[in-house]
Amino acid sequence: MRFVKGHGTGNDFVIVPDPDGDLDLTPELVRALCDRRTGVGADGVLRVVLAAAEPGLPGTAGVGRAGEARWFMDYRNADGSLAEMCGNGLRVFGRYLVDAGYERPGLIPVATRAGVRGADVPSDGEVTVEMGPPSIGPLGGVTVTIAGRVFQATNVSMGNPHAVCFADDLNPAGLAGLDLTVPPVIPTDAFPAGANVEVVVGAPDTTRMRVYERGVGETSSCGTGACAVAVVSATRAGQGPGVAIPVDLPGGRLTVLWDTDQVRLRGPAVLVSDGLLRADWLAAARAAEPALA
Ligand SMILES: N[C@H](CCC[C@H](N)C(=O)O)C(=O)O
Repeated sequence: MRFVKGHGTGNDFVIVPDPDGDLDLTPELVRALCDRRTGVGADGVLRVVLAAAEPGLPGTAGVGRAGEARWFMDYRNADGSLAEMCGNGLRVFGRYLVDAGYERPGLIPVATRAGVRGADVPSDGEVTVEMGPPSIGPLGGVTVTIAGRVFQATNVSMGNPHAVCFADDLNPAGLAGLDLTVPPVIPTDAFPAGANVEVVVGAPDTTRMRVYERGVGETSSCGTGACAVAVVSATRAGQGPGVAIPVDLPGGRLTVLWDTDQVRLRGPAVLVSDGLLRADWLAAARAAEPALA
């Protein structure tokens, strides 16, 4: 089985071409692919499948935005769980579609579990993706504990759930020193399906963040997380739509454009390598015991 390895500011993915939807991408296979020692290694998997092979997706078949999305980005977290959207993944997905010759450079509608999102893919250079409108809860409205430290976080949906924690007393060194090896404690009533947790320092023009991703752990970058952080940072500063916010993450810089209709995210999208999974490895991966629930 062919795969392509790609990343966006260090948030890395195994891209699995499956246009006709023939592949049974089980949670066990996803975990095996993402294992950084015994598999390919990644934060997640992007299965590339024609939307027609995945009926019932929101925003396709003429429903939702004008025109159909030909492709579905089937994103999976490293632990095998599903997520509604993936911003870094969508940039890499769009870059792959153009590189593989499936699509020409330009604005490419892509179906996701959160609805259709556009990927504006130039022939080379940074990719800009449509992230949809943010849903921002009351500032500081939820309590999150990270390594024993309590934060009043803000609940933001970018199609997937986020808890944005501002650490106003920390400088960048203090942010780097925060222990994110332990899963943050989040309120299940506010986040029944879990949440991606971002810790942030700085004002809108100097925003730095780290992220503990649902279903993954700490990653070098999170596109939906950067968007959630940017809109909370701007809101805290009394700003609203019409701003561009640079967000620095351990893996690099993303630019969040908070427009009146939705948020857009601009950043790099790198294809690293092409590979071939051996049949014996695949068979063993499929036979792996399901992880304890
Ligand atoms: N890294 C992704 C986020 C994946 C979100 C996933 N961890 C979830 O469960 O929501 C991004 O660039 O947006």
